This record gives sequence, structure tokens and C-alpha cells, in this order.
Amino acid sequence: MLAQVVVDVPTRQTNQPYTYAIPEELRQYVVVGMRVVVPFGQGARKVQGFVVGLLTTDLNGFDGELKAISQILDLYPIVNAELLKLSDWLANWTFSFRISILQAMLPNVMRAKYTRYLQLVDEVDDEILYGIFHGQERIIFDENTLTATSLAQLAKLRRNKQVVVTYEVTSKAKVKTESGIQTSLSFEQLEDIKLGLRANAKQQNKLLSYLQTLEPGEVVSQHQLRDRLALSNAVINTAVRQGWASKQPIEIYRQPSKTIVQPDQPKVLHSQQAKALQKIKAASGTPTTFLLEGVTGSGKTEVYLQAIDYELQHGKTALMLVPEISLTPQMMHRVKKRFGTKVAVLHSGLSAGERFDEWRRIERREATVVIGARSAIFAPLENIGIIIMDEEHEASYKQDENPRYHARDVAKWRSAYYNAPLILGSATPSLESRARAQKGVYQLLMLTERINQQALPEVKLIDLRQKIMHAKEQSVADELLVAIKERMAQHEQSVLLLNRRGFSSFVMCRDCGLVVQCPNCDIGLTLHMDTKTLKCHYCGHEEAIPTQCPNCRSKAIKYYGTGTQKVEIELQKLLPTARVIRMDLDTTSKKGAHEKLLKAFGNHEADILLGTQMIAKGLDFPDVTLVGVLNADTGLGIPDFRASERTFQLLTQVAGRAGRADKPGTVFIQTYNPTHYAIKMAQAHDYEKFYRYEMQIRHLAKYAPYYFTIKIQASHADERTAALMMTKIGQWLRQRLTAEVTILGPTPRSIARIKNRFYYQIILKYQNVPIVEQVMQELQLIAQANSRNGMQLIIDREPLNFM
Ligand SMILES: Nc1ncnc2c1ncn2[C@@H]1O[C@H](COP(=O)(O)OP(=O)(O)OP(=O)(O)O)[C@@H](O)[C@H]1O
Ligand SMILES: [Zn+2]
Ligand SMILES: [Zn+2]
Repeated sequence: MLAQVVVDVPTRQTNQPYTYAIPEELRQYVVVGMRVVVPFGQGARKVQGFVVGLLTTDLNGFDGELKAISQILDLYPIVNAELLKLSDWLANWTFSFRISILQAMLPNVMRAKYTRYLQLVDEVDDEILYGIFHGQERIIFDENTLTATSLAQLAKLRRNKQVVVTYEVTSKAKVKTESGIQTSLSFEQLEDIKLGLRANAKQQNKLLSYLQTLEPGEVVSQHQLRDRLALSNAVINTAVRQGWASKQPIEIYRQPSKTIVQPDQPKVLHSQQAKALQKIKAASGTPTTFLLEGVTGSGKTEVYLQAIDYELQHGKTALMLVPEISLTPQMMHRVKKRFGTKVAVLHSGLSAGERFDEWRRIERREATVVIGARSAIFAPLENIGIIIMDEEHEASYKQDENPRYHARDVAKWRSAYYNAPLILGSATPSLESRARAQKGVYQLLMLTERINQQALPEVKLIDLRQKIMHAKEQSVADELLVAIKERMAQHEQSVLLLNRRGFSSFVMCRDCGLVVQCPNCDIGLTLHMDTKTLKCHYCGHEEAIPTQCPNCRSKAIKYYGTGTQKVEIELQKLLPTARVIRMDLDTTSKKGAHEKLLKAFGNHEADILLGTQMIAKGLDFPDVTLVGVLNADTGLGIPDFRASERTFQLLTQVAGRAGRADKPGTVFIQTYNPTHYAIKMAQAHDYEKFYRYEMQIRHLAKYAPYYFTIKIQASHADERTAALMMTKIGQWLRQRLTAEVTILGPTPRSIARIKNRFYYQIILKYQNVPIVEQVMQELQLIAQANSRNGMQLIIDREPLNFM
């Protein structure tokens, strides 16, 4: 028997698996989906790989010439058949290597270097206990020291759940345990010991009686035992010393969120919700994609929850994606309230250990509902009955680094694999999705009304062009201040958004105009008042704010830009009694900070929630009746064809935070472009009109959704080399591709230098040209060959970022 192995060799990547012989002693255990160690290349260095196939053909002697698998890293497949198949497809789709997809599918812990342990969780024969475990409960798992027979026995023990494999990475991601107590003595033996006790040894007697009630192999937690029997640790330790009981670690899960959630009940749906749910239920068991287009506050979440419930009742599992869950703790709570301990949560705010624990709960089928951000789309759920993507238009669903996949594409694949409906939900769908619904590829479900027939908030524009005349350095206009005061008087709350996209605070010399630049990147440094430093948001470079201009020695250094901190100070001056909660990168960098701040706001501990984009979506606070956008335009100037779409989406989303319960809401938008269509149509809450208008523009400019795009970027430490390489690639592409493919560039990208590497890019636009796929695969191999010369090539299918 031979194994096909995808190996992890950065400079020699290929999607072609290599064939390895399986040594006699491993023959029974090597299965598809397992990680193995194999010799690779001339030096036969040991590398990690995934078994992706087994060949039963016996090559009669030929396999003697093949290199053989050196060891196995798992006792069972850690990537199941479905995910293996998905990795194959996704590697081709994203023009990346299969190994990088396989690794993206696993929690970090399993990617890193770790020590594996074998841990007994049940009683075993002495032969195994002493032969393999040397009388201990836990040993380091090292195949090289184990015989084939031992491996066979271990595999069997694992199947019988008597032994588990645990992983430890540099202290962080270990299986968390607490101390447990068990006894290996029989009832009678314990009875004999009790008889031998001194009459006043009451505590020990109590403990021994308790031990007599345990099933063979049963482990009880030491702290529970202590509490229940009111024993001291000393009594327990004595019993252990005497050999009456032994200590045994018990595996426990870390709890990502300690907040206790009160369970809730499904709500009675209003008629539009009920109609949508009914269509979704009717599609159960089919790979139908729905676009649920529902205005803000129309109750999309309730539809998701009831659709999930329906599938759970039919014995299926459910997968729900949210843009970045640490930003939307409210959504997580709603799901947990409804489904309790069935829910596993996966997102970047968890520690590596917590993530690993949640992942194992899914893998062991203890969790049947998974909610998480982008990479949760790879959750090892089986038997999926429904997949939901909330805020499907969000750019964070696309991974901006290798492998550059979009969670929506993966969701569609898994939906097809499991015959499970996929629901894409948004108040402002991406143009791509809305266009597919128009064509009938997706089923369109509309929720046009808010809960309780509440009207969408009235939106007023404040024209900043006229305000400039006053030249007051004030970031909150007087009208908006008045409105905030009114809300405060009525004990209502306000949300203020400072749009940070394409915008940053910086320092400039007033005498010579110098803006302090990053030494490694072609971009100005951003001012951070809390640390009194200038930071580069691309490479992390940080330096003190200069007191003197590095160019002309002038001391006239001025701070520019409206940061959230500056607005906060301004608000304190203008509205001294207002209580403000500020949410931005600085105030939320600590773990759990988002949740805490939002909870405080929900408890009315503040009148104003001031923040960046992170407060724009998902929040559902009944007493918020006023929303102010301080700068609507900063995102419009970005050189990206989606600039208008993003601006429209952001404004609509944030406006939607106002007036969601029984009180009507009002929105103020401060803008320099009050006549821009994205702003006008957001003011009118008219997504459909925006969609039609923007589609015409996309059509004329040949962009998505009419055309597919691929971004190709090459970077090199030497600018000339980068330019030269890209020119060659451009020429090669023009030869290989027909005139139906538009090839733009090469041009330096808009930030040409990042981390001291120079970037050049080419954009391809095309409609239906099958050869593009093949040419990109070839280019990927060319890039591979060139990586030795220090060139890095990125192929990005449907890029969401053109900077
Ligand atoms: N059928 C219903 N009956 C009563 N209340 C409901 C019903 N459906 C939803 N709600 C409540 O209405 C509010 C708004 O619903 P929800 O947050 O689900 O809207 P949404 O469409 O997801 O909004 P957004 O896109 O703005 O985040 C919530 O507080 C929710 O609990
Ligand atoms: Zn100067
Ligand atoms: Zn930098």
C-alpha cells in the first residue's frame, strides 16, 4: 500500500501529492486525513505532510525504491473527507497551494510546533500501563520509541476512548486540566482500610466511603470532592500517599465567555419574516442560496435563529458567520441565548487555547451550532443543515493574505456538498450578490419593514463646505450638538461615528510642509496621542513625535486630523455633563474590552458612544435615537472602484442603529459632498436605487459584477528588479491571453513600498475566458521557480483591496 502525501515545503510547493511507501508496522494506522512526517528532497530532511490518498495497488517491489513515511503525527484523521475534498477545490480556485489551505483549516495550535502526549483516560491492562506508559498516566507520544504492536494497541485504545492525544505548544495551547481523584482499589479493599482506621479518623472514613461509590475508572474533580464532603486537601493528599486513591488530571474546556446567558424563546414572526422563513424551510435539504435583503432592524437575526432551530430539530448542524465577532458580541449572545451549550464560538479574540478547545468540541460533535468569523467557515462540522452569512457584503470575509479565499465561496461549496441552504443576509448586499439574485441564481427574500412598523430614521445632511467659512476647528457641528443635548435631556442615547477609512491623523511641519514618513514604507505615519508616538499601520514602525522638524529644524510641528481622542476632548468641553464611551483601536485592544464597553453603553452608563467603524454595524440598543456621522467622505477618495459602495454601506448601516425600538430615530451626516449619489441615496435609505445606479457605472467601467478581476502583484527588495519582473510577466500574459482579457499595468501599487519591499501590480479584467484559470496556475509555478531570487508573487482572485 502507498500513501499520497501533500508536503509542507515552502520553496517547493506543488499541489501534486508525492507518493510514499508505508512501512509494514504503520500499515494499519495510516489513514487519509492524517498528518505524517516524511523525508523530502536530496538531504531527505523530515517535513510534515497530509495524507490525501491511499493507493491499494501493490507495485510489487517497486515501492521498495520509494521513500517511506517516517512517522505518523496523529492517531486519527484530523481533516475529514469533506474538508480534504474542499482543500483540493479551494487550492485551485484561489491559485494557492493545497498545503496552505489545509493549514488554514486547522486551529493555530495544530499548525505550530508542539509536543504530543498520550494520556490515559481509562483503566488499561497492566501490560499496556507498564509496557507503554511505564506506569504513568501521561507520556510523550513519540512513534520512534514505540513498537508496531504498541502502536496497534494505542490505535485500539483510542477507538475505545481509553486514551487521548493532547498537544502542548509553548505552554499556551495545552489541554486544560484540573486535578481529579480516582481509586484503583475495589469496594472490599477500601472496606478493609476503613476497618483499620482509628476511630477518630472521621474525615478519612468519609473519603473512603465516597471512593467506594465510584465506578471503576471514574474520576471525580478534587475541588468538587473537597467542597461536597467538606474535606481538606490534606486528607485527600494523605489518601493519595497511602495508595488508596490516585490523582488524575481531568480534561476541562476553557470557557471563552464567562457571562451567563439567560435562555430566550423564539419570537412570533411578523408576516414578512414568516414568509422568508417558510421559503427557507421549504428549501431544506437542497443547496439553495438565498439573499435575505432586509432593511436595518427588520429582524433578520430572528429569521436566522429559527432557520437554525429547524435544522437542529432534524438532527442537522448549523454554521453561522459574522464579520468579526469580537466586534459584534451582541450577535453571539443572541445565538447563545437560543441554543445554549450547543454553541461553539470561533474568532480571533479567543486565545489559542480557547480556540483549540472550541474546535475540539465541534470535532467531538458536542457542539452543533458554530458561530464565528471568517475562518470558522472551515469548522469541522459534519452533517451541516444550514449555513448563514450575516452582513454578507463585509470585506473582512475575504482573507487579505495567503490563502486569499472568500468565505462566501467556501460557504457555497459546503452548501452544495451537504445539500444545505445558504443564507446571505444584509441590509446592503454586495453588488455581486444582489446581481446574482437579479439573475435568479440566488433566491431573493426581502424584509422591507422594521419591527413594529417603526419608520427608518430621518437622515439630515450637514454641509461642511459652508461650515469651513467659520473656520472653527470643531468636528461636531452645532445642529448635531443641539440634538445630542435634547437626547440627553430625554435619557436617550447617541452614537457618533468617526469614519477612519482612508483617513488618519498625522504631524506636519508648518514651515516646510514635511509630513513624517515611515522609513520602511511609502506612507505617512499615524499619530497616536495615547502613546504620544507616530506609528506605521503597515509595518508596525513606531517613533516618538518629533519636537523639531527633521527636515528644516523648525519647531512649528502641528498635529492634523480628527482622531477619536480629539473628538472626545472636544465633547467634554462642549457638553461637560455628557458621559462618553470611546471605542477605537486604542480602547479595545485588550481582550474582552469591546464587550465590556458595549455592555456599559447598554446599561446606560454613557450618553454617547463615540467610535470608529467598529460601532457601525450589528448594534441593537433600543434607546439609541440619534446617530451622527462626523465625516462621511473620507472613504470616497480611495482609488478603488468600490469606494462608493463601501460609503453607501457604511452610512446605511450606521444610520440603522437609530430608532430600532419604539422611539423614532434621527441621523445627521456631516459631509463635504452632499450631492454625491452614495450619500444622497443613503440619506433616502434607497438600496435598490443605489444598486441600479452603481450597476450602470460598473458596466461602463467594466468592473464587478459584470467583469471578473484578478490582481497580480510582485514585490522585491530592489525596485528595479520588481519592475522588471512585472514587465516580463505582463509581456508573458499578453502572449498567453486573448484580447478578451483586459490587462492593466504593470503599475506601482498606490503604496509602492511596504516593509522595504517594492510592489508592482497588474489587474486582469475578463468575462468568460476559461484559459485564464490555466494561465494563472502556470503563473503560480513560474512564481514558485522565481521565489529563490527573492521575488514574491501574489495572485488575488476578486480582490477587495486595491491599495
Ligand atoms: N418577530 C419579532 N417580534 C418582536 N421583536 C422582534 C421580532 N423579530 C426581531 N425582533 C427584535 O427586533 C430588533 C431588530 O431585529 P434584528 O436585530 O434581528 O434586525 P436585523 O435585521 O438583524 O438588523 P441589522 O441589520 O440592523 O443588524 C431586535 O431587538 C429583535 O430582538
Ligand atoms: Zn520643516
Ligand atoms: Zn511602515
